[in-house]
Formats: sequence, structure tokens, C-alpha cells
Amino acid sequence: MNDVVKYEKIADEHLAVLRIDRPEASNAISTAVMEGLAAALEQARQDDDVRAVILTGTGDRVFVSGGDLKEFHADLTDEERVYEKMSQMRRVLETIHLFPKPVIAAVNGAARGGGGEVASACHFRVGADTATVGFIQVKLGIAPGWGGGVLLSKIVGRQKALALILRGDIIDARAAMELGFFDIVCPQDEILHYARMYAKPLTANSPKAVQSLLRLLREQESLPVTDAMERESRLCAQLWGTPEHDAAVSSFLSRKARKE
Ligand SMILES: CC[C@@H](C(=O)O)C(=O)SCCNC(=O)CCNC(=O)[C@H](O)C(C)(C)COP(=O)(O)OP(=O)(O)OC[C@H]1O[C@@H](n2cnc3c(N)ncnc32)[C@H](O)[C@@H]1OP(=O)(O)O
Repeated sequence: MNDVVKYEKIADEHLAVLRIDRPEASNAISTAVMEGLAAALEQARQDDDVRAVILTGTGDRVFVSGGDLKEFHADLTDEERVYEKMSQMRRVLETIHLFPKPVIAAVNGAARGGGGEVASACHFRVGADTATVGFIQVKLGIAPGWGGGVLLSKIVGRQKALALILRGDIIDARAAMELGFFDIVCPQDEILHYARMYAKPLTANSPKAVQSLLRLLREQESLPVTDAMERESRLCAQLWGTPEHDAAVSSFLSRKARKE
């Protein structure tokens, strides 16, 4: 992390909160933000005490306004340089998408262009009631640059993604919820509280079970259905011997015994 990406650990909730902190630029993604996010994610990955991550933006107006059009248009002049810069942020989105611990986007306000892509890379999205989402790249005559259109399609389905990306409409929080993009919507001034509440069951459950299920559910998308089903049986067998499973079963059985 650095000046433009803040990292806060909430130790007693096993959470890391990553905050994109460029309110003067509507939290646009500059090269420094890309570097800060990569470093912050690595810190959260390495900290065994962190069981989930919340990603948000500073302020009550904007989550992320997309790529920093001022920096990019000053610096990037030919296709290969644009491609390299887009790929730098695409790798950050890949890191989020493949992150071993659940990542929750707390969409505190407008998500535009790449802002929608960043939210799409997260495993869950908590939206402020004032938030708006627009995959508006088409209005700028470009495509989503960071691979987030592909991820959007996995969340809302191909047809709805096609409409959002090709039309470039800006939708409000209620529509984002109806599409299945937001998992919950909450009052804007309580967004972090709601994101923390959303994280609670994820961090309370066995980290080994949560993390291996997250991986399994991601990997099963590219497997034949019977292979994916077999992996689920294997995972259950692997988790059977863990202390968390022993404790949960003992607690259940002793509860039953107490009732008798
Ligand atoms: C390049 C990658 C591509 C992708 O992969 O998808 C993209 O992301 S392209 C970028 C697409 N995004 C946009 O076009 C969004 C542009 N911004 C807005 O629509 C609005 O700013 C907002 C996000 C809806 C917020 O509106 P508001 O609260 O009214 O603030 P202002 O518009 O006054 O902005 C304040 C301040 O922030 C600067 N700003 C906003 N967005 C960007 C941006 N993407 N890059 C750089 N700077 C941005 C804006 O210029 C203002 O600064 P000043 O000009 O210094 O006042």
C-alpha cells in the first residue's frame, strides 16, 4: 500500500479494509493505485489472521470512477503501451478474483467504467442505496480494459452483461440488486457497517472450509459437471478430519444428548 491505498486491519473481526483514497480524482485508478492495491492484497494474503477483505473507496460520492483518464491520456500513446497499462490492472483484478479469502466490495457510491470492473472482480458486492453502476466504456468508444466485462457476465449472466456493456446505461442500486450485481443494498452512511456484518459469517466459519470452498466453486466453472461433483466429495472427505468439524459435530451431538 501507499498514499492512495489505505490498509486497515480490524483484528477482532479478522478483516482487512482496503480503501482507494483519491477523493480529489473521484478515486480514479492511477498507476499508484494499481501498485498500492497489489501490495495491500499481498499483505492481506500473507496475514493468516485476516480471513476476509473489504474493498471500498473514500467519500460518500464515488466508489471508483474508472481508469485515470488524465494520467493515461497524458502517458499512453500507442496500442502496446495502452495494452501494458490495461494488463497491469487486469492482473490486479485477477488477483482479486483468484484471492484465497473472500473479498467484498463495499460500493459506497458511483462505479464507472473500470469501477464496475473492480466491483465485478470481488466475490460479493454490498451497495450503498445511492450507488450507481455504469459500464460506460462503450460511450467512450472503448471496451472494458481490465477483463471485468468477462467477470460481470459470470455474475449477472451473458444476456444482462451484453445489455449493460453494449448500451452503457447507468443503473441505480435497486436495479443493480435486481440484476444480481449487488448482494445487498444498505443506507449509504452505514456501508462499512453493513459490509462488516456481511463478512461476519464468512470470518466466523472455518477458514480452511471457506477458502477451499471458494476455490472449488471458482474452479468448478471450468470442469465437467461430474468432475466438479467428485471434487466436492473429495473436499468434504479432506475437511472431515479437521478440528473445526470435530468441534461442530461434538457440539451438535452433546446438544442432542442434553435434550434427551
Ligand atoms: C481506462 C480504463 C477504462 C476501463 O478499463 O474500463 C476506464 O475505466 S475509462 C474511465 C471511465 N470512467 C469515466 O469516464 C468516469 C468519469 N467520471 C465521472 O463520470 C464522474 O466524475 C463521477 C465518477 C460520476 C463523479 O462525479 P462527481 O461527483 O460530480 O465528480 P466530478 O465529475 O466533478 O469529478 C471530481 C474530480 O474527479 C476527476 N475525475 C473523475 N473521474 C475521473 C477519471 N476517470 N479519471 C481522472 N479524473 C477523474 C474530475 O476530473 C474532477 O477533477 P477536477 O477536474 O480536477 O475537478
